[in-house]
Amino acid sequence: MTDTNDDPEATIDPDEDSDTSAELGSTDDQPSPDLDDVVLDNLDTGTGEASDEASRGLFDDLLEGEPIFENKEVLRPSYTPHKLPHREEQINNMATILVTALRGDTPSNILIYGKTGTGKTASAKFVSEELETTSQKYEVPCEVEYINCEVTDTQYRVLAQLANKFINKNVDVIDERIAELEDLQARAREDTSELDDSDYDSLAALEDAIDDLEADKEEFEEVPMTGWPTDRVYSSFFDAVDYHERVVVIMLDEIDKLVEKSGDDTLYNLSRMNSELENSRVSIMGISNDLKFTDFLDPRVKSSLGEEEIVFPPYDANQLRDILQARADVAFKGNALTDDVIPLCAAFAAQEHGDARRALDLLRTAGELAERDQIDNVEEDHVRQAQEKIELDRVVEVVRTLPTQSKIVLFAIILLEKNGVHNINTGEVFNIYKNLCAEIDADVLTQRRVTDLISELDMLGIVNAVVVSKGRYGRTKEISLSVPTEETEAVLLSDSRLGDIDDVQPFVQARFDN
Ligand SMILES: Nc1ncnc2c1ncn2[C@@H]1O[C@H](COP(=O)(O)OP(=O)(O)OP(=O)(O)O)[C@@H](O)[C@H]1O
Repeated sequence: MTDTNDDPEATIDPDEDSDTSAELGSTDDQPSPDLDDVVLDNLDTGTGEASDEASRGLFDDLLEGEPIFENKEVLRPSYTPHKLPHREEQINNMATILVTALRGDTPSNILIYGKTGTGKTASAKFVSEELETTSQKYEVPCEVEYINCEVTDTQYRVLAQLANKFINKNVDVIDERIAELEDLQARAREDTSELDDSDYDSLAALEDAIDDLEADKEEFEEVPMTGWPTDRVYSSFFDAVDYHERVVVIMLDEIDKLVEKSGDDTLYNLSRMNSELENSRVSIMGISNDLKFTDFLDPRVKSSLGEEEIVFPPYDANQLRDILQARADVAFKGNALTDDVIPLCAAFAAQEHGDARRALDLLRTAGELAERDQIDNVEEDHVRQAQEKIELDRVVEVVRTLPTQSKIVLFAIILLEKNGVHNINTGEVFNIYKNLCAEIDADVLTQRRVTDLISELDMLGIVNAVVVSKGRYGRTKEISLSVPTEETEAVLLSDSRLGDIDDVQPFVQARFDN
């Protein structure tokens, strides 16, 4: 850490100042000018430089430390890398299917599967960008539209978003065309031979063409985000896509969320479009974490959508190392990472089902922790701290979004643990739970339902509930917390209903009540 207080004068303790002035002030035989000098000097130091030092220290200390990062953005999820190590096979498969579009034919629909963080979106976006660039190079009209179905999750919204994208593109194309024709018109007015090489044999024909384009433009009405009947939205989209010849690839990321929220109507409509389109062709690229979502699809949609399937397997620790190394080379300064950092991030993330997003988060967080410590290197310990921090953030998020009833059950378990109760059983939890509900005026669920909520908390990894046999007393669950008590309690108390409880001791005493 850089110490900005090099000047010993600047660190005068204000208490010392007042002592000094009081002492001097009490000495009557001291000439007054000296006294004034001393007091004013000290006061100046206190109100001027010292406060400057204080405000400078806040940011300057942080800024003066040699930054560890060269380009932190590269580690953020929003960054799309141009190289995707260990995804060559999947990228080539996608390209082999989509190259059909560059020949003007309809590519097969593609379904991409794989667990979270396996590079599905990054690879699909990479291929799409390449496809669009190549289509421009060869002047073959081919466009890719990306929709995140977690955000756009109803048929209406998907169709409206697509319709508006194509309407805007059509309007741009029309404007460009009108500008070209008006230019020709101006030249032809000077000299009609300008029309010889054009599709128009007279100025009147040219004018009609411009009027037609203006009329087309008028017809494209933006679809509002709510309010129209769905079939009107569909036909707007249909007309907009079919306005001119092109191959369109519609990328539906998190497609399972769309099906879960609003069934398979959208996919049914999109997959049957090609039989009716006259000028254009549509192909669908669906991306999903959930391998089972096609079980819920209409068999026709299922077979049409899954014409080609590409699986993204989880990364192993070695592959994650390569991915991290490639990013770290750009993200960090020269020797900022000690040797153990990347292997450890890769090992932790490999345990988390081979998730590259998690690996990158770990590396970035470890770097930020080292930066906060103001040291020049990221060390193994920063990665361990980062792992704990990310895990805690996850717990906080899960607990914060629990339904109130689950929060009350969890609070009961926390109160028991905090009072030194081990091997907590369901009956004890239920007794405290009942009293807490009464206190905050919440409905009291049955003990059976509370047992279910405890199992859900177990599945979320918040508590650990094991069934133990008590011999002739039957079987019971022994419950313990799997998350840090203090932090979890703080999150629960930030809920306005639970936060109202002032004194929790009486509830703990109630644990043996019936
Ligand atoms: N092979 C790779 N090389 C470089 N970076 C990668 C690679 N695979 C994934 N990533 C990075 O990991 C992060 C997650 O990747 P991506 O969003 O593509 O995963 P996903 O499989 O689509 O996950 P989800 O299903 O959760 O959306 C991104 O920041 C991406 O850049």
